[in-house]
Amino acid sequence: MGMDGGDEQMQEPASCEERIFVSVRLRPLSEKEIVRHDVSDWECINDNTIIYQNSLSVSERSMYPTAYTFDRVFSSDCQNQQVYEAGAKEVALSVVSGINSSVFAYGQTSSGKTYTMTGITEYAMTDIYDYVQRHKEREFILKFSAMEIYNESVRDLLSADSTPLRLLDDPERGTVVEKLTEETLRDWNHFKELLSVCEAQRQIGETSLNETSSRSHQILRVTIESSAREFLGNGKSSTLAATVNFVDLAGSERASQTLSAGARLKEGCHINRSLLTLGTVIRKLSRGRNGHIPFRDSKLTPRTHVEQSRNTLLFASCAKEVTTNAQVNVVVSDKTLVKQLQRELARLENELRNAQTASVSSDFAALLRQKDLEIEKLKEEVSTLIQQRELVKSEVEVLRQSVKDESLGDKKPLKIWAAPNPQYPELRVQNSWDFERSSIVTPVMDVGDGSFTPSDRQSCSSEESFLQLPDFKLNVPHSSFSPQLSPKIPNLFESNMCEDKNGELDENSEAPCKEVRCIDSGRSSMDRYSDSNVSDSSPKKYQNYNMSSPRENTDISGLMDIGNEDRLKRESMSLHLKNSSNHPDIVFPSPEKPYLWHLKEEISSRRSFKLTRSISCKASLMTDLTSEWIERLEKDESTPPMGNEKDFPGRPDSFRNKLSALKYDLPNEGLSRNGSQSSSTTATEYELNALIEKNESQSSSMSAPGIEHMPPDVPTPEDQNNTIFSTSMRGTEEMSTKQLADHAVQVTEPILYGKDVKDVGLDPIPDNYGSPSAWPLEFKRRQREIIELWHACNVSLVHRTYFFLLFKGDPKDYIYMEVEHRRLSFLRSVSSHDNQMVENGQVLTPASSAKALRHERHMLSEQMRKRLSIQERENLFLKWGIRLNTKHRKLQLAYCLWTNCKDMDHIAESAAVVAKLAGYVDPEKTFKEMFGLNFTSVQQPNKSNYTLKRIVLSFL
Ligand SMILES: Nc1ncnc2c1ncn2[C@@H]1O[C@H](COP(=O)(O)OP(=O)(O)OP(=O)(O)O)[C@@H](O)[C@H]1O
Repeated sequence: MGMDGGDEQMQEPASCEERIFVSVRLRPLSEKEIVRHDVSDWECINDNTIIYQNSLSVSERSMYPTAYTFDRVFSSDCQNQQVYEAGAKEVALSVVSGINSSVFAYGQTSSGKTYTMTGITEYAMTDIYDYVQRHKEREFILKFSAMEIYNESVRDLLSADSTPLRLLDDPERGTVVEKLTEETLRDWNHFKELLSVCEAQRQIGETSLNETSSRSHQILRVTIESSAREFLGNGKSSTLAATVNFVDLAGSERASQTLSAGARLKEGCHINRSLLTLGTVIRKLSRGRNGHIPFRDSKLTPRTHVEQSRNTLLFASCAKEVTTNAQVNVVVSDKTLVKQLQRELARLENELRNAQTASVSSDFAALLRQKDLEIEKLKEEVSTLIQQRELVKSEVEVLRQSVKDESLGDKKPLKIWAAPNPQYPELRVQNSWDFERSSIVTPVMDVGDGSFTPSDRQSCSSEESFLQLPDFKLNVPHSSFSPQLSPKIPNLFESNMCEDKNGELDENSEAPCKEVRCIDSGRSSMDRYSDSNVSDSSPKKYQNYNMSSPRENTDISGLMDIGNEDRLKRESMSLHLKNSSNHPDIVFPSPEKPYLWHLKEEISSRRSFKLTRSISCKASLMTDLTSEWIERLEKDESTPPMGNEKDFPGRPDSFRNKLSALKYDLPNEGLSRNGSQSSSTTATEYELNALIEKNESQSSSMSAPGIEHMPPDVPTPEDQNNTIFSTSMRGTEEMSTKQLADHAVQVTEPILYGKDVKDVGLDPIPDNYGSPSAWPLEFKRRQREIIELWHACNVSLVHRTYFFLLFKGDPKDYIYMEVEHRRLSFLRSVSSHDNQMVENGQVLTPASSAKALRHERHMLSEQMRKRLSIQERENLFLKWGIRLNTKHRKLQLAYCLWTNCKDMDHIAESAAVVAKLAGYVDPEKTFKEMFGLNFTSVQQPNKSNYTLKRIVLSFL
């Protein structure tokens, strides 16, 4: 149903919003099709829903809806009369009440458009004449016109000479036909007679008409004017005028699919252009603009034209979303119109005057007050910032001086720098010789008198004991290198390793990261002091223990205050100043503060320090793929254009480099018993696990990362090993750092089944899921758990997708599933304790990962424009229940993805969509490397087993 405004017509304000009434008709199988034993692909399951009967592949399922709902659907045995009564009558007859309307049929060739429209037009005209007959109180004038649009030119079907007509763009009336023949006819039969005479004449002169008719658009237009025969009470007569269009469109199939060439191709192009324009208009209208109300009814051809049928349904779905504003067209005289307009003008002027006097003055006053307040606030902030800056400046100065003095005395070069984060100015001081040493991690030793002291200088490097600040990233040239994925695990904690700009480890680098080591003091200890009101990025959970000059045991108060961020900043700065006068590079916690005592107890009793880098290891796996992908998107590089996935060269080289950088080189560097690096690492690993084990025994739900218990129902040799490991951990509380390190190596040995540690990389993973027949079930169970963990941990959707699509239940997938499960369990455990992780210098919290996930969803929604055609997008929206006339549809869709962990269909479909958006091409195991944590480099040829120890290390 649609509205046209004519010169003399005026639309009454009273109107109601309506949607286009859309019905779909299934054509019965033709005789040919019956002979071929074709079966219809579509079925009406009730009066409103049509479904695709054949099964769809997963990717098809994710892209296309299987059921479509319309105002009405008609099965193939339905008659024209029923279609008219239920699908067109009300609309067609609105013309007699002064409301414009259109009924049109859209569909591919031979779908039954002409068959249906002929029937509808007949029934409608009969009803219109009937109405005219029954309403003698009004006078009716009916005007008919019939035209054909073929190859973009218009013919008047009522004129015998078939003179082509031109379309004109009239600024006031829109597009009109220049020489539209209008016949005032006595009745419908008169009109049909005339029409058939004209047609017969044309056929004589133009034999191709029959051929072309199906490829042209044919429009029958009936304009009805009616006025009351008697004046109304107020002395005026009301005249209504409206038009109804019956439009039989040309076949909607694509030109390419008609296999046409030459003149036929040109014809096809024209038809397509018209239909494309129509489709565009409908699509635009479906997004919320008012306009014509096209009515559509089609039958769908079966099987061989599924795509066409889908397109028809998509078109119909778009049309369904168009809202119309049907109004009665009342024809009024110019005089009346002028008077009405004058009244309206006066009313509006009045409204404007009142509004101005009432609100303007008070609005401005309030606005001014608000702005004044804002200015005051800003001024205060500026002065606070200036003060802080001065404070830091003097701090730098004092520190520089005292450090200089000291370093000269010791003949050791010192480095001081201020982190460039204006939010949290912080100083870092480092004896350079400290980081030239390899180290063993024992950040703080309890000397038994209630105070903290660094352990023996020989065994404690400042690197390990220097906690990282949130602004760490600013000091480190960003690299895609992910430390936690490094095969050289010991190097993660080693002082003289640093990432260079290429993400490679550079032993001699002077980059600041070399001088900063980060230790997260462990969630148990931190939990006590955490303040839930503090933002996640607050540095509250980081304490600086600069132990590079262990000679001094300086008391600092306030450093551990974890109250609000500002206070912490101020106190932290003042502490530095306070200490800097004597020993600028020594910062120890003070026993005077009760929370420090707690911390000390935690540390001394359980050595529960964790290296934040270790923790970040858990996070990087999940973020790497996404960050890589998002990075790529943001740079807009290597993004294959839509539809050209096959040509997509794959991930950029940098990514491959990164993968290769992650290759394991385990036996030599990772597990050498003799190397201090390995000792320190293992000790760290040990401590980390000890802490986690405690935490998890508290929560009794999570598994520790690295070495952890297998599922309880799987009795394997690992159970034994893990038991040994756990027991050993508990028995080492009194150990020195050195012992600890050695012991850590010992406790890992049982895992190796008595082999040399160097062999660990080749150890097979036992078949943990029992008999091979148990694996499919176990796989499903694991998969579901992982999906839920992904959800709980806000894991990147791209990561989930790749993982989900790559690991489909092959027995070899066990190892990947196991690793992923452990990693996620750990992550969830950490985040459920409100701990923070650091990755690439960025603090990761549940809030930050949720934010990253939101960012990813936005990126995915952006990708929809690039990777999906409009049609594909709209199919998807329909499929995912997103109305085509709502805003931010792409974003809505992105926010639907991967949300229902319980519904595996939803998961599969989400994965298919994300895969398409992320340019996922080849599910081969190349990509498994991404999840394989560098297993492949040590994979034995033709061996499917991997080493447990490697998994353990990969976690750290
Ligand atoms: N519902 C129906 N019941 C019986 N026959 C039908 C039905 N619909 C279509 N047909 C028959 O199918 C054939 C094609 O129909 P029709 O010419 O209406 O298709 P069309 O969509 O108008 O094609 P074109 O785009 O080429 O004009 C005709 O022979 C018509 O009689």
